[in-house]
Amino acid sequence: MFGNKRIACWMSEKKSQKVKWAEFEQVCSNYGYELFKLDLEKDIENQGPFSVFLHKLTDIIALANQGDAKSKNTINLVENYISTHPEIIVIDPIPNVRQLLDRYKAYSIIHATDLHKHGVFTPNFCEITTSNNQKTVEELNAACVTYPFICKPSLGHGSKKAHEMLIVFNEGNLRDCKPPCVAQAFINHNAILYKIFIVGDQYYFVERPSLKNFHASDQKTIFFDSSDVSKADSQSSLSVLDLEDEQIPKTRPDPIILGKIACTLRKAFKMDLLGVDVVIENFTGKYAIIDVNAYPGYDGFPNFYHALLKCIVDQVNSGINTERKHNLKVDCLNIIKTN
Ligand SMILES: Nc1ncnc2c1ncn2[C@@H]1O[C@H](COP(=O)(O)OP(=O)(O)OP(=O)(O)O)[C@@H](O)[C@H]1O
Ligand SMILES: O=P(O)(O)O[C@H]1[C@H](O)[C@H](O)[C@H](OP(=O)(O)O)[C@@H](OP(=O)(O)O)[C@@H]1O
Ligand SMILES: [Mg+2]
Repeated sequence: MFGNKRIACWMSEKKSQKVKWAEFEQVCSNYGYELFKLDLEKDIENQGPFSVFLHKLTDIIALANQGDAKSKNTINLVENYISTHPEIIVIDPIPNVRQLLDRYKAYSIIHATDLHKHGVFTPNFCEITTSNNQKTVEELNAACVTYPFICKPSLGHGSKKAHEMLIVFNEGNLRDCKPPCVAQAFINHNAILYKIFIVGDQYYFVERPSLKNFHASDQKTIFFDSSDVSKADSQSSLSVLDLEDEQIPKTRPDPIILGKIACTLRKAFKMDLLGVDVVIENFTGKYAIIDVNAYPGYDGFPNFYHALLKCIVDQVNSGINTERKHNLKVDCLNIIKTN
């Protein structure tokens, strides 16, 4: 019925449960595509042909990286299939997704862009690779990471552990950091975060709760799970501003700067499905990029499935490989308009 206009989709059970499959299938069908769930337990060739592979394989890639034999085998099978079918549009290419599993690598890619020209920065960061505190002090100093800093697992995606973080207030508590992790300077931003959701050449941003302001002190390390802080309905006690901070004026985000961030990072990571977490620094008004995610939740993105299909159709029609496509794109993305 659809010829080879078939979209194979794979994502974790956790993510799959959040998908409105009937609506998604209908939108695919409106665009002339058949959507089906790829079964990675079964032979991929037998489930083909398909022209588009839409996936979030971060959990499996993370497990494979940790040496899990079954996950290694699954990723090998997927990568072999893709390499023997170069005509398939893969959203997003697996090597590009891999970069986001490593927070240090991801921050380095952001740091290498020219976003600083637009008042945008990545907070100072360094890797913590050892339990030798003296060595860590040297690494922190060399990278100008000051207190307090957030200590995040090097693994950025793909397991619950990737979201277990701490806020370290002083040198005396460095032992709380469990390598491999990344230390990133804490940016005070009055507990407001902006999530930029990118779908191909379209983007949208939403406001979310975030962490309150913190200052260097002799206080103990705060341990937290990032998934309790910045979801749309999060109500963490760590987000409640101190009384004196309630007076700090709120800066409205500039959609042009958020658009510049979206466009630049899409090109830098060569990916179509990205989430970028941005905070606006108190008093300086500078924009700090604190996190980038592959195929995020898109919670609040209007008509997400339409945007996704438009992105897929754009890729199919571009007729050139994904690698080049991102370099050829125009200089800005289109913000999604709501009524
Ligand atoms: N450098 C920072 N300065 C201030 N606050 C930060 C910083 N980094 C992270 N945060 C706060 O911590 C939260 C979690 O951080 P981050 O986004 O890096 O975690 P994550 O596990 O990658 O989250 P997710 O994948 O859900 O986006 C952010 O939503 C923000 O509230
Ligand atoms: O609020 P968002 O959309 O940023 O939440 C994302 C989160 O940022 C991570 O991308 C999660 O992915 P994993 O780290 O791989 O678990 C997303 O989970 P998912 O179930 O949608 O893939 C969150 O939605
Ligand atoms: Mg985040």
